[in-house]
Amino acid sequence: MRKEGEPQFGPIATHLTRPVHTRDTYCADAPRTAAYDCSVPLSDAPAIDPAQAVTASAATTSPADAAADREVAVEVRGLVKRYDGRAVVDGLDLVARPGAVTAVLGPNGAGKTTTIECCEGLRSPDGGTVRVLGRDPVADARALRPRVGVMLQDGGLPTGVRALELLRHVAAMYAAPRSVDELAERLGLHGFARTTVRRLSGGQRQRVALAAAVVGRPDVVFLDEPSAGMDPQSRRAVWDLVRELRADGVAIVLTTHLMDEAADLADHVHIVDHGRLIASGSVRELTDGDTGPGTVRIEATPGLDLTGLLTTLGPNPSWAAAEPEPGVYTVTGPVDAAALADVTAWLADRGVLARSVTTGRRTLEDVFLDLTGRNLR
Ligand SMILES: Nc1ncnc2c1ncn2[C@@H]1O[C@H](COP(=O)(O)OP(=O)(O)OP(=O)(O)O)[C@@H](O)[C@H]1O
Repeated sequence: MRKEGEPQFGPIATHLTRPVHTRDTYCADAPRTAAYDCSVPLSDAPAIDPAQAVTASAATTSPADAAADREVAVEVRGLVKRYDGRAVVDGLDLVARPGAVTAVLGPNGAGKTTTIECCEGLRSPDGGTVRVLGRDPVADARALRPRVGVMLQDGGLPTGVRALELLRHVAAMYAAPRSVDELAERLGLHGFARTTVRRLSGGQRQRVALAAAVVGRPDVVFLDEPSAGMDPQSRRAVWDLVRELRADGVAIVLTTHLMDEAADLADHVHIVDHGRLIASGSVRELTDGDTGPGTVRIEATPGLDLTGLLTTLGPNPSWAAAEPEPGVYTVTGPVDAAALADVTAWLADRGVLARSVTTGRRTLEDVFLDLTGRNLR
């Protein structure tokens, strides 16, 4: 069994009965980026016998397991992971269901990737339990391989292999893979099909890594910052693919720093900080809060003194006003027509012509910043 800190074989290599080989020799580096072995050119690698390829149905799934899978695809209870005696994941709970997108949000260093890696079987927990499709991701790694797709934060791809060649090789590990050409078309891989991974841009690499994660028709997919560094067109293609996977009943667990991505895609959001779950719910549940406060958002000249505004709005203690970035103000509380009129009158009294005044619910980003603070980590 792999020991912590040793080079490890990640998502694609874990699907193989032998290592992935590439045309160019390359070596596994740090554990986080080491997903592949590196010793033999791809052209020298023996062909894969389709009879030995893996499928979801090939994994031994009892009727009881199948029933459990339908309800909960990923269940993390009281997860603890320590590095050098420091708990970077500290009693974390997390659940992900089939046919749903579960987003894990949190500031840098909150423990998201570590949690996901424990679910992927790449890290051994120091405490708590992790179950993926009812199984232990470390002890039952072999049974889970055909059913779990993984996209590491940095892609984790071997750098010497050509993009489409890699995808075809991964697809060949499965008895019933998705069409490589269709997937390549959807994610726009054909334009750089013959380029080696090391020469791909960050966004292109991400797209190849995503394709490799889903080509085997997994039941559960872990996507660590799937659209990081992607242009808007690629991001939309990724989002469409994620929605399609969800419609097909796949459980998708993703981490992201893009609040609009989480708000658009996620059925359920877990917000993590200091290795703990601090909030959980649908986007609507999280943004409505208990009292369903509204927000007035104002764009105007920076540096307005907001203390007078709260006095204008009256004695209700739930009013709050802030300037989260220069010239952008948020006023949260029980917004109604009279309150909005008070806000615009307050601006007029100061001779301020706002560029925009809009009302709405709190955004997921508002909630995230309220819960995790505004200081840099
Ligand atoms: N192998 C390791 N050895 C020691 N510390 C580690 C190791 N891996 C992660 N850490 C530490 O654990 C903490 C959590 O890291 P993790 O990557 O899980 O956070 P994250 O929430 O995914 O952050 P980000 O949003 O920046 O990706 C960080 O403080 C990190 O430095």
